[in-house]
Amino acid sequence: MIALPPAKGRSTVRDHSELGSLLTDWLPKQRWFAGKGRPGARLEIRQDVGVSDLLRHLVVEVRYDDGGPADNYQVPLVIRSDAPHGHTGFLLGEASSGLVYDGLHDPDGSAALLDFLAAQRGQDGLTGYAVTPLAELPAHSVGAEQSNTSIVYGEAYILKVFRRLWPGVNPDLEVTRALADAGSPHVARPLAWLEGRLSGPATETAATEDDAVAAEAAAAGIETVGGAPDGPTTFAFMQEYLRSGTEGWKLAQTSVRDLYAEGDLHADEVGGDFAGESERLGQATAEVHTLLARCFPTVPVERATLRATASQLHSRLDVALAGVPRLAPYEAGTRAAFEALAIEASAPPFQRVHGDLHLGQALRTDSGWVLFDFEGEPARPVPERRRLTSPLRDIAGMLRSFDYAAQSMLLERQGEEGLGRRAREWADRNRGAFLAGYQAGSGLDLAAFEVALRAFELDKAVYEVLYEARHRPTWIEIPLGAVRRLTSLRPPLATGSAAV
Ligand SMILES: Nc1ncnc2c1ncn2[C@@H]1O[C@H](COP(=O)(O)OP(=O)(O)O)[C@@H](O)[C@H]1O
Ligand SMILES: O=P(O)(O)O[C@H]1O[C@H](CO)[C@@H](O[C@H]2O[C@H](CO)[C@@H](O)[C@H](O)[C@H]2O)[C@H](O)[C@H]1O
Repeated sequence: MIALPPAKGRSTVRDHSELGSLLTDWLPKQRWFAGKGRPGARLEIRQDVGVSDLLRHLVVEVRYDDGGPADNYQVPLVIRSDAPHGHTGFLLGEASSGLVYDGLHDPDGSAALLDFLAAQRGQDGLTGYAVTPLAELPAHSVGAEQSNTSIVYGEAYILKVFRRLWPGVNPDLEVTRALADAGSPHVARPLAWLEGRLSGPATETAATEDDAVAAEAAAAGIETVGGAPDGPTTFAFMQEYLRSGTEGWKLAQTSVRDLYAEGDLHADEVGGDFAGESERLGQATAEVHTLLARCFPTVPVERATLRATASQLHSRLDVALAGVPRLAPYEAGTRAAFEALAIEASAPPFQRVHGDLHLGQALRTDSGWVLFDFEGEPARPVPERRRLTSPLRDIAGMLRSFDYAAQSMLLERQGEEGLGRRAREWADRNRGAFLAGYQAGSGLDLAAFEVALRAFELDKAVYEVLYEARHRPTWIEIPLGAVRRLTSLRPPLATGSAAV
């Protein structure tokens, strides 16, 4: 079944079964493919829009035998009758229409996308928007594939093409635009975006989830923001490329490496000490939160709010336990921390947040820290990612990231005496500096929120265990170690209750 009309002036329908077979082989191997481990994947091309003579923009729906929701992926393809000399595209295979390349790793494909945005063109429901004139610049894709595929144009623009599509405005676009319009120095300027529509059975499932999430949120007094289920969907987002930026993750790893190389010095004594940067990053995060609280609604935290949040964390744990049996020994301790959140925690007002903050989402530029990827956790439905929630979740994400930076270096140096202790020393020093910076920037006393912060840190570590099990199994010990450590701390509840 082919749901939407083919691109104009092109005989595409006849090649859909061939493209379908190529994609059936290629799609599951991609880092951003979310259906790994789900049985009986069946693929269907639901949209096929001609963006240029060479570039076809496909939306592919994948359904499974497990009765769970279908996924939609965006797959721009370049189809050539022959590959010019020196062409370096990524070949999926051959169809009767020609050689089929991944359009985002093909120079003509990336150029066609830029042109579509710059000209603010519209074609069969796909529309380009630009808030500034865009120059024609050569493209290259950003290193490794992550949750999405990014293309850099001439070190001036970076275009993130969202691979797994969720109906609605992507929070990355929505939040970054709001922060930029409000004058934040901590985001890269938005330049353009690509919008389309998702239709058909796959989005019906998502709309139902949307309703359920909204109902649960409303019951707890938590507002959801905007987002008609049949409204536009963000397909790609372009921002100013910050060429002076270095990722916090790389800087942190360099600092850890320096410490490990200095046999008898402490974290505050080595040249690569990162604590000053961690503190400034904490301050930048607080400033972003303060501005977000001005740009979007906020809601004061009552007991019912925290109870609803705790029940959401329990559900996330259920999913992780089903996927990773190794979490089972820590279930009781984790649930006890979530119960403490429900029963005795305090927390600052709920608001819009980053949603997946870690050292890999922050760039140190000449003028300070810039945060990016306000998309939230890529595996969650968009309505959930746009919900007002606790800013402590972002803090917890960054705290986890300091642990990751220290521990990931240990993976390469297993068995070296004393390094585990030094890893903790580095992580503790930088976690403390980040919290100090956040307190200075926000005026909040974070000690008052210790119980909530621990629950959110555990929730993040549980999420990471599932993430690593699916995408990077050799790293799973890092978050598992954190779950073990966080659940073995003094029970946060005076009653010591472990039940749900
Ligand atoms: N404005 C920017 N300037 C320079 N580099 C950027 C910018 N935004 C993102 N990047 C780089 O692009 C990479 C991918 O971006 P990200 O939004 O994290 O994509 P994903 O959702 O796939 O993880 C990041 O690792 C970061 O180094
Ligand atoms: O950046 P993404 O939106 O793709 O986020 C996902 O992938 C991240 C890994 O790249 C993952 O982050 C985890 O690993 C990081 C180191 O690589 C570490 O700094 C983070 O603390 C840790 O959570 C993120 O959770 C996932 O959503």
